[in-house]
Amino acid sequence: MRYVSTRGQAPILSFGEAMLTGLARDGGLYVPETIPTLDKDAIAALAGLSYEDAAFRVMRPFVGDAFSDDEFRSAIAKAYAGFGHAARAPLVQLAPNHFLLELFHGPTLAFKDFAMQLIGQLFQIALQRDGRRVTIVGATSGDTGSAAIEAFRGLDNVDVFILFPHGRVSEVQRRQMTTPSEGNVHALALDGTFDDCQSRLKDMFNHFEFRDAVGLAGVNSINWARVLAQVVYYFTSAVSLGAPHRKVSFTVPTGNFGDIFAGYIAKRMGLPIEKLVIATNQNDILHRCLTTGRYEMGGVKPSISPSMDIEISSNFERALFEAYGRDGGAVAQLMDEMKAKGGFAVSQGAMEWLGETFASGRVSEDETRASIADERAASGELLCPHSAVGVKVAKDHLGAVPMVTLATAHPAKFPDAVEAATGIRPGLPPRMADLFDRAERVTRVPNDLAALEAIVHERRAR
Ligand SMILES: Cc1ncc(COP(=O)(O)O)c(C=O)c1O
Ligand SMILES: N[C@@H](CCOP(=O)(O)O)C(=O)O
Repeated sequence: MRYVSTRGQAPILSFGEAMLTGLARDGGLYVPETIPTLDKDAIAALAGLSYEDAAFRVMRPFVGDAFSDDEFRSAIAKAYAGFGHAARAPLVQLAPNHFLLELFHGPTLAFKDFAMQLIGQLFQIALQRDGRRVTIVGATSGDTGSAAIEAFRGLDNVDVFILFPHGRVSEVQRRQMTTPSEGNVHALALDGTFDDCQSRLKDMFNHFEFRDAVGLAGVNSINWARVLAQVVYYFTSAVSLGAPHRKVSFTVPTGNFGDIFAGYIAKRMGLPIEKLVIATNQNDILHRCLTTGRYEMGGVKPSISPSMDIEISSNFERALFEAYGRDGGAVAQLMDEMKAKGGFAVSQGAMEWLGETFASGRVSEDETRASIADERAASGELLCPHSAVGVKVAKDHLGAVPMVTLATAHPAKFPDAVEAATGIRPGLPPRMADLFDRAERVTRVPNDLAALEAIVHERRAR
């Protein structure tokens, strides 16, 4: 199994190399050269399996010889052992044709744990085998950072630096990142937006001298392994609703486009997905692009679903690569235009391609609050604001096939927004009950590449 860059100019890598490399050296993102498929019998055979067994069968074809079957099985088993629900990703019925996929039963209460717990295990195997150490730098709007810290805290061959936008994450998210006491964890509050954090991270990857000197690795969804691990729950949920004999649609609260791109991969693998619906908050660049054909930045506005306050939606590049017939040169040109002018026009052919697979909707702040309150009244389910964005858009797209909305975070990560909408303040699970009593450790940092690189150089262990 080989991986190629969306910009067509970087070395072709194996799964193991792509996982440890992160961003391709031409600035693009790695994708599989060919996408493996599962036939109807193989998909039907997933029914009744444990989440772990299904995960092995769905992901194995992408991994090649990077890990033995035993290593990969054991990594999967360890990754999900700490989840707080036996099903790992349980499906709850909201209405006759509408289901909620609860992805918040992992250690940090967001869907990021599905991939991060697994790549934590895979990194350990790969690094120990090669006798290597790496410096992970991650950008987060709140959830990726806490999941990464949880997965890598205390490991002696990894330093983990997390950049988050100062004042733009929830208090629970911030404390999840700033209270771990392990010396290899470094929480950095950046003066800027999530897009600034992600741009500086990509700048570090594109600065080869720095990248090679610190052994830079990435665990954002620029890392293919992150996307791959998220493909699994599309299969498990669709199969439990009757796939491959019945079609299913998904609505996905979307920011960096990693989660919904995993759904696209599931579709390409043979899962009968009718539509993948992109649900955005007021930062609606993806919805505007899908409806107007222009990807146009307009400035991020803070919202009550802060993890989706994103305008430079990193994985949309992977979708564009497919939409432009895997033409890396065309993608590179669009990304250059984006950098120079803050936007680009999508060609008619690419728009048609996108429209065949994706639909989209946008939810205002008031509608998000109403969605939390309405769903509580209708089904009793208490939604986090991101999941509420998804549920609202899903309701506008209900049709003949079952609709699954991804519930991407636990409501207790955003207690203020949930309480304002419902009067109910969701509580953290007992294992996190002392989160507000723990001491915080965080460094305020400027939105400046040289300053950030200096901090990483100075603090990482050698
Ligand atoms: C709670 C939550 N929901 C939705 C999203 C959007 O997911 P993606 O960036 O994969 O589109 C994020 C962050 O990315 C998130 O943290
Ligand atoms: N919402 C995310 C943003 C980063 O997403 P990633 O999937 O690319 O790591 C977050 O919570 O940090």
